[in-house]
Amino acid sequence: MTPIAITSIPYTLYHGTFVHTPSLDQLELKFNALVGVNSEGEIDFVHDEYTLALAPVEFFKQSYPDHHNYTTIEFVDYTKDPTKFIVPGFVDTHIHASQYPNVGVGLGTPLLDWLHSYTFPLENKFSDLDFATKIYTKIIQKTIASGTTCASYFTTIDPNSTNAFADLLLQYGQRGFVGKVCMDHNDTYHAYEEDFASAKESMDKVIAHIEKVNPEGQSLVTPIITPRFAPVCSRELLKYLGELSASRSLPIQTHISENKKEIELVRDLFPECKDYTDVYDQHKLLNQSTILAHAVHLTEDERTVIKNKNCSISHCPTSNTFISSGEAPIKQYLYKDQINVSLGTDVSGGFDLSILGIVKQSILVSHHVAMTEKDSYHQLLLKDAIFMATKGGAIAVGLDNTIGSVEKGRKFDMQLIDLRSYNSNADIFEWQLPSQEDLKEERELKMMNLLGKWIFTGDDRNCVKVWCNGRVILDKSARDERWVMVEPSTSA
Ligand SMILES: O=c1[nH]c(=O)c2nc[nH]c2[nH]1
Ligand SMILES: [Zn+2]
Repeated sequence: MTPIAITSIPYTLYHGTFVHTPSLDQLELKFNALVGVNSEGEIDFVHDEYTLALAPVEFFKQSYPDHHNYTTIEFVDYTKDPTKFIVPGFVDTHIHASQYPNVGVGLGTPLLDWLHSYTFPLENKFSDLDFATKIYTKIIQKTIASGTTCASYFTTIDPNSTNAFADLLLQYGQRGFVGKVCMDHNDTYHAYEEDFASAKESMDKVIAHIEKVNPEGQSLVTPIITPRFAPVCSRELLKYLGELSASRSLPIQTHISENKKEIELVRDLFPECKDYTDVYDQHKLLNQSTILAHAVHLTEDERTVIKNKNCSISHCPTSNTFISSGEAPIKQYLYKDQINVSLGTDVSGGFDLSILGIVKQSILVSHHVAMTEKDSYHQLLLKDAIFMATKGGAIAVGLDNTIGSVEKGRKFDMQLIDLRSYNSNADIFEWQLPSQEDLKEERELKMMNLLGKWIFTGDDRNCVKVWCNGRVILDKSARDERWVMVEPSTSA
């Protein structure tokens, strides 16, 4: 995978099945949709059930006469194979780019020990730019290959490698939020901390760099204010970061209420605050651009504040299971508390870089919550999980008018799913395929079953093409060889 060049793109008409969740509790299956994408990579129109009565380019010219000063109009047809469909690119709202080498390491180690034993020693190596570049390149490639078109990243306290990370995002064409980790005391691991003055200086350096490198008129890459979590931040630092967010209109990300010992520690460190949420609230860190990762053990009062401040939660079920943090009652957050919830891989507390994997885990963990509570209400449905992975993520990063759904005016940040891709784990039989001849309900039911097969038996091998801003940033379709099974030997 080589970095892409930013070039202009031709007006393109895509014809195929599109699946999206324009709002919570709403999943739309768009069979035979014709979607026009302009040279800015923006969706120009969405025409449902396009029947090919007219050639697509002719249809476009007649239906949208004032849209086409284009000399080239391309047509891409995905209707021939019903195992192919397009969904919005995933938004990973919580991922530590620097922790990639530790994926799969530390099973069952509680958060505070896990940070001390595995995480801080690794993050402390990122002042070595070669080391950092190797890891950062890999994680961007891997997340794109899993269909992530936008992610909110934590890097480390080091500003130079954080700037190199922003450069890599731009080179590979992934939309990203870059969070230089801020932490001005680290009582269990003094080798990895910064003082208040250098935290400020480093933030200035990162913000200035990102302003300089973003392409003209675009903000593919955005700095995000990142107090790591309350236990490693002084009141002075938290206050400064709250003010910086307000003065520069920058979003905020942090951790909250992941682990019970962590919550006790916050209570001891901030006795003047009512609870964990109040620590952030008192330092002006809670607003509609705040992403709170984990949020496993929130009280009712905390949920009320988070809702009233319009913050989003990043649910990280894989991490919450891997380092035994707990089970967040997400169905309740979404529907009863009406908090926006998105999904995070939380590499490397989480071992899976693919948001598709987190979709699966979120549903499974919700079934455990339902069993524990003896109430099936808590079970998340496919549509809930797809919402959190796409539109919910777009809301969390403040880009719901830009990405996350297949609607006019949104950027074409999409992924093409092929359930019969090379080496696919998913197996689909002919009679399971939706077709034009099916009655509406039958066709929709078959498509819902395909979505179930994608989520529970699919993986990144089924994500064969990825677009960001209308540009193809990954194309695996050249690798379409099929397995050849060796015939069983008949000779004795
Ligand atoms: O899952 C987590 N990963 C981290 O790196 C971290 N830092 C504070 N709290 C954290 N939780
Ligand atoms: Zn985290």
